[in-house]
Amino acid sequence: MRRPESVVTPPAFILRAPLSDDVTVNETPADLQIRQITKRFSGTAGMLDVLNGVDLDMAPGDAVAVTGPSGSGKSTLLYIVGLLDDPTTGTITITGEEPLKFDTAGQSRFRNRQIGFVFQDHHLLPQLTVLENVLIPTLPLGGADADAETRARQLLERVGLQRRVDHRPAQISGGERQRVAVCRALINQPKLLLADEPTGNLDRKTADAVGSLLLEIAAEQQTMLICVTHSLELAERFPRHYELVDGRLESR
Ligand SMILES: Nc1ncnc2c1ncn2[C@@H]1O[C@H](COP(=O)(O)OP(=O)(O)OP(=O)(O)O)[C@@H](O)[C@H]1O
Repeated sequence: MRRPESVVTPPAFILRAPLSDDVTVNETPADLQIRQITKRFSGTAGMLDVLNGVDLDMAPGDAVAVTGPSGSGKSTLLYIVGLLDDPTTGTITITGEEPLKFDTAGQSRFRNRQIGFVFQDHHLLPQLTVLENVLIPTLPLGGADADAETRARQLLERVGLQRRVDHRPAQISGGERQRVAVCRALINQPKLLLADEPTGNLDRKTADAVGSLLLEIAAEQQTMLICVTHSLELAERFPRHYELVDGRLESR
């Protein structure tokens, strides 16, 4: 589904977050409670109820895959959980806070600190190096300081890209670009990592590798991972797999 560029492109929404020197280290135990989320779109053809009461609980380190037919509402759910779209009704509690009650600036700050995104299209900025791309989400938190750069280099080493830090996105492969996108999503040590078709553009072997990387890093960092995918193969590798059926999550 197409979203307005200003909404879907990570650097744009990341940079919307107000500058702040109040850089918090994420020390609160992470958890997520989604309660009775509904989403109704209205259009020329009338009302469309896409989500009809989604419930989900996650603890630190949990990894959940969500599958479902095209148009079943997977991206809609992910965007709502990522505070990029509002639900029609329902509540979301992340690390004890209810960000849907925050104003736009508060939501941006919360999103930037607590939520990482990986998209099907990596959304790396072509004019920046790999290292600079990974550092983009740190800018609204006061800039890419030495600690952030060290963390970025460690993450890039973790995904096997230590020799690619000075390359531009066009100079690396599709799988490598997606690994950079994973590092960028993790640079602020988010409690929640949201992945929308993260392997959709990759060949099978590369998709396997990126899927493994997401699962391993989420487990290592105790990040909650929600991954929307059409790939049953990927979904079945997740400890928990749900299908969106009639706007609700059913366990698979
Ligand atoms: N802004 C909108 N206005 C009206 N309808 C919308 C809007 N956004 C999404 N929809 C509709 O909501 C339904 C769910 O869309 P969504 O993109 O969440 O599905 P999906 O499961 O992610 O699909 P796909 O697998 O094809 O990406 C679709 O029928 C879509 O047309």
